[in-house]
Amino acid sequence: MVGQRFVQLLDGHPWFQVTSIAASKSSAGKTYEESVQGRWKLATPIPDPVKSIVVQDASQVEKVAAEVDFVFCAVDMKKNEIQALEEAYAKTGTPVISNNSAHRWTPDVPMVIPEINPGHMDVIAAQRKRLGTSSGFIAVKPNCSIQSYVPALHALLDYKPTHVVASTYQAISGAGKNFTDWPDMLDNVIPYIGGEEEKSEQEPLRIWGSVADGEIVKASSPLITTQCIRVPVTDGHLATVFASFENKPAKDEILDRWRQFKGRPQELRLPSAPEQFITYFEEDNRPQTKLDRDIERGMGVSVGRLREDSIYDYKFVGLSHNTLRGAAGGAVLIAELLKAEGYIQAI
Ligand SMILES: N[C@@H](CC=O)C(=O)O
Repeated sequence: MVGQRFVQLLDGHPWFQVTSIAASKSSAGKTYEESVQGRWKLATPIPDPVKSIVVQDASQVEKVAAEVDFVFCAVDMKKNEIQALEEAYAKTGTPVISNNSAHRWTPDVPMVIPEINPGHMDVIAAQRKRLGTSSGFIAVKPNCSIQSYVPALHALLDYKPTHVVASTYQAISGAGKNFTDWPDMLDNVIPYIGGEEEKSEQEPLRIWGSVADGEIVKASSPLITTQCIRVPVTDGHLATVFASFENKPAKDEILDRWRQFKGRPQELRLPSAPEQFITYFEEDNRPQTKLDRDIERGMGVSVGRLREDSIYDYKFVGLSHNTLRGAAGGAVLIAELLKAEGYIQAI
């Protein structure tokens, strides 16, 4: 599903062009169109320019790397295999922008939400040294779920959030499925997504961490607890959030921070950057997954229902598109930032 989103988003991209596609040995040798036959899950058709690209075997690292300036990586393999594959590409001098979780905790690999922690790219120099390359490296994006609440909290970091409770209501595309693949999800809610709660609690702390001696040191606060639930929607992860602060802001201050929030992608006017990163809805019944997930071409984050709480300081609802901002779109935005900052030399 994420691979298909990459192909869709890169069709007509002003800076990047898909020249090679690589996958498992079983797909190698087929055209891309043949390889996704009966498995194309997006509403838009397969883009013409990629249909006839002959899929290569991703394990032929030198061969694939010779044809590209950098790679996007989204694969379904064991963690140690993904780590080895991504490092092998990086060692050929090829930057790797990864959607996988395998390297999210490797100390010198930046895990980036471009509006929030672009400074973490500073660790790339140390990583290159470790890998013995002057141009290759790995940069990763975080788990899709956290984009539904971390941006809204990040805008309030000055007020020092101390405790956060987030429950996520996650779309079935997050599991790479639609309702045809997963009929059990019709009229159903499943209260478990393997590994998701740990990622949702820990990854924000790495995003808010600092750079020291070429490594990311994770933040120690706020304390975050989550419950992650699969719900019967196609796309869009929604979160209900409770938060307390060391210095409790006024409601107007919060709304102001959200409206004003801009990051490097907005300053640099990157092609995939949303103009308005966080949009606040005044209506009590917004954001809604179906109505609001595509805001800013699926790259914006929607927030609503901010109000005081009887136990925590505030509660609100957040929403982001999981396969766009939360996956392929987030990775394309990282690549744009890396190119704009000179880490990727794409022609
Ligand atoms: N692990 C996530 C992937 C993001 O969309 C999920 O299962 O939803």
